[in-house]
Formats: sequence, structure tokens, C-alpha cells
Amino acid sequence: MAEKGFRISKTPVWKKLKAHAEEMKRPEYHLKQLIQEDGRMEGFSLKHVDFFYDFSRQRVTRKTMDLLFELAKVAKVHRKYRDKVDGCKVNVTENRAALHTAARSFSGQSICVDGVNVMDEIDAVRRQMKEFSEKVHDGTVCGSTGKKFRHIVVIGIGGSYLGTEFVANALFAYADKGMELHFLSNVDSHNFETIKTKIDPESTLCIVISKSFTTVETMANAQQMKAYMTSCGLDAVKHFVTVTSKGSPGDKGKESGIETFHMFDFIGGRFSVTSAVGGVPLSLYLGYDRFNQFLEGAREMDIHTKYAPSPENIPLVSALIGIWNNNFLGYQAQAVIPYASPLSKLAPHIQQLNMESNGKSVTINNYEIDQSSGVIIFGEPGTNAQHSFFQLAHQGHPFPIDFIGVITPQYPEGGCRPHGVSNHQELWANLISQATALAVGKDSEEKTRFFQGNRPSSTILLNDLSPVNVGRLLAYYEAQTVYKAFIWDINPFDQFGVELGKTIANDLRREIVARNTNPEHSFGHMDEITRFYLERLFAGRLPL
Ligand SMILES: O=P(O)(O)OC[C@H]1O[C@H](O)[C@H](O)[C@@H](O)[C@@H]1O
Repeated sequence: MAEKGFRISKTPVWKKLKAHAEEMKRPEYHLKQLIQEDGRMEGFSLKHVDFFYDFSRQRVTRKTMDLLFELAKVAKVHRKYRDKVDGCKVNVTENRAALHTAARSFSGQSICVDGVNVMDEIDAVRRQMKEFSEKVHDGTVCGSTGKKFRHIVVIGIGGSYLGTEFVANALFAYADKGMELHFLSNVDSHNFETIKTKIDPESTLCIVISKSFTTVETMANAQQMKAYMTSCGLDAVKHFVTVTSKGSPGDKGKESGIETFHMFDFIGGRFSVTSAVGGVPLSLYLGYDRFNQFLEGAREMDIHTKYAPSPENIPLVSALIGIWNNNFLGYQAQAVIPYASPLSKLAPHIQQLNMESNGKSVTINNYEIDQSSGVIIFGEPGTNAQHSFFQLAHQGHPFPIDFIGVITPQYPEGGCRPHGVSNHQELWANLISQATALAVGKDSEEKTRFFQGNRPSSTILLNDLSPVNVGRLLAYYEAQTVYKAFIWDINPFDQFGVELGKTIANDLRREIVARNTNPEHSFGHMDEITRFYLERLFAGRLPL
């Protein structure tokens, strides 16, 4: 993928960027000055069809951008990206391709991995999802007592859950198929018990989604759900379908009576919402055509990402700005603040996408990373966020923000204008003012009322929250994540960092099983702290 011995932090352009970051500390580069420059908005924003990206309130000048484009060139990002979308095995640690982009390709062109055109199986799964969702909607496929399905319980965690939840929330206004969607992700029994109170088992379809079909939480929840359905006198087989990778323990074939939709080893969990992982629940919830429109939006952003030259390439420009903020200006966190409640689950999805992909300690050639890769991502919708953590954003530790605005809301507003403006106009007044306040700041004799300003943000604008635009937004963040990794020269497609905790949990599970089967089993051989917690679990209360 990259030449051996390559380290981005050792390149001359990296050093030039370091020196430039020092220069950018000078007062004349304070954002309150930069945003006054003629043509700032036009020169520091990009538009691609329905997607507008404004970086005029980032701490960058033309020189910064030129250096960042040089950095992208040195990192050979365009070649790496083309290798990825063409099916090269860019996930070198797992010897896999990374082809989430193929899940929304409609070009008719082959994409080959090991000489096999993956589009054939992707197309077959698309047809299967379409047919299945139509049969559920017309009642041909129904529960074991003949009732139409009205509740869908998605059983999955991490990448087999977060993307679907984000899209389902974003497109709630389009969910007119009479389906209620529930997410059983956490092994915490509260999650399961709460869902039980909300569903009618006879009209409930469970979708077990797990690429590996070994994830402990998902397997436990699937078993709980199966036992519950059986206890309700239902034939559980008729109430379950699975989404899993070919050949996994859950891929039991037609004879099991459970319909299986395949996902593939070349699509990573956190990149999988445009595959059957999102496709099965979302086509049931929204209808297949709307899921398809969502894919169209993602595809269109993929094409832009692949072909647009660096200065016009929106995901690349935002990845470069992210690296500038992180590695050169020293910001360690990034907030995602949509001024649109339907995007309330965007931040948790982007959090996994970014932090699991780019929270790495070695480069693709196994060199220890000597600059940080990945930042802490968090977020909540505005204006709610303003009334919780924005104090820190304005006067405490600064962190860059992605603001997201939607021009036309999903529901038409009535004529009521509480302060002379509609609620949507009020929302926008806040969206605009927050970015300005962060950038400009405010002088004051009173120290507690002083605002330093110079706090960077970008603003993404969408015409509306249609399935197509939600697809564009998703693909934008996916591409931005991948471009960042390609600049840092890390592999964004593996996640070995999640393994250690799971291994320790396996050991503890064995201990708990031993005590469950033998009440005399002692935890005496364990360390004091672990022993304390295990004893409390079995004692059922804190020590007196
Ligand atoms: O889809 P599954 O195999 O059940 O995996 C579910 C999730 O668990 C893993 O621990 C990883 O952290 C995620 O990347 C993955 O999406």
C-alpha cells in the first residue's frame, strides 16, 4: 500500500505544516480577522450537488490549504483510494478488500476480489432484500399465527447496529410501512426487558445481525428473544431472519427454515449500513425503494470522492482540515452538532466509524505512530447541545465542531411564529450564531465574560433530509474517515483494540459459570479488585 519505511511525520511537508502552525498563532490569523477577508466564503467552501461544505471558519489560509494538498499528494491518497474501491486488499492485517462502496455501486461494472466479481453476489442480496420486504409488507411472509409483522427487533451491536439506527432515525418521517423498529444491542437485561414491554410477539420479526455470528452480546440477546417467543407459544423459526457473513456459524442454509441475508468479509461492520446490515431492517421500515434512494445518494458521493481533484474533493478537504486541527493545531476532540433532530444518532455512528477506524498505534507497515491518529468524537443535536456542553466550547477547552444545517425540514411548519419567527428559523438563527460566536469571541473587562474566540468549525448544509441526502452524508463521513487513515498511513479497516477486554470477559465468564454451577466455588485465586466486584454480583448488594 505505501512504501516501506514511509512515515508521513518525517516528510518535509509535515515539517512545513508544523512551522506554518506556529505562524498561524499570530494575532492577524485570529478567525475574527480571517473571516473578514474578501471572498472568504467563496474561497473556503465547496458544493457538490445537494451537499455544501463551508470551512470559512476553520483556522486556515490559502497557504495552509496548499500545504495540506501537498501532504495529500505525498501520502498518495488518490491512488490508495482508487486501490480501495477497485478491490485491492487494503485491509492488510486481515488480508481483505474494503468494498463498502461496492454495496452501492450500480454502474454494471465488475469489481473483482481474487478474480471473482463481487457485484454478482451483491446484486443477488439486493434482489433478495427487495423480494423479502415486499412479502413482509403484503403479508405473504408473516408470523407463526398468521399475523402480519408490525414490529422489527434488530439484534446486533457496534457496526451491526449503529449505522442502521442513525439512518432509521434520520428517515423516520418516511417510515410509512406501519412498522415499529426496536434495537436490542446491549447485553444489559434492561434493553431486552424494555423491548418486551413494547412489542406484540405474534407480529414481531427479529433480525439477528452479526458479521461473525460469534459476538457474545448478540448471541445472548438472540437466545433471550428466541426463548421469549417460544414461551409465548410461537414457532420462533418463523419470527427470525439473520444477516451474517457467508460461512459464519449463523449461515445455516435454507433447510434451517431461517432466511439468511449475506454480508461479506470485504465490508467492515462500521462501514456496513449500505449492505444487508442496514438493507434488511431499513427496507422493511422504509420500503426497499427508499433504501435504494439512500444507496443512490451514497453512490453519488462515492463517485465524487473517487474522481474530484484534491481542492474540490469535499471528503478529502475535510479530512485534511481534521488532520490540521489534530496534528498541527493540537485539538484532540471533534464535535458533530446537527441542527436537525432526525440526525440525533449521527454522532454515535460517526464516533464508531472514526474512533474504531483511526484509533490506532501503528502504521500500515507496523511503525509506531509518532503523532496522534484519531480524535475523540462526540455530539448532540443543536440547540440542545448549546444548553449542555457549549460552555466548554466557548470558554473552556476548545474543540472543532461540524455544524450541520438542513434548509427545508421534513415536516412543513404551521403559521405560528412565537418570537416573530418559525421554530425552524429560530433553529437557524442559533446555527449561524454559534459558529460566529466561536470564531469571533468577545472582549470584556470582566474575565468571566471574556470570549477568546478563534475556535474553528465547519458547516455542512443539505437542502433537505431526503433518503438521497442521508446517503450522501453517510458516504461523506465514511470517505473522510478513510482519507484521514490514508494520510496517516494506517489501516482503518481492522479493530484489534476491541479484543483484549473481550478476552478478559471470557475468563471472568468462566469464573461466573463455575460459581453458578457450584455455590462453593471460590474467587480467592483472583486479584483483590476483581474478587470484590464478583463477590458483590453474587451477594446482590454492597458490603454493609
Ligand atoms: O457484526 P459482529 O460480528 O457481531 O460484530 C459487531 C461489532 O463488534 C466488534 O467487537 C467490533 O468492535 C465492531 O466493529 C463490530 O461491528
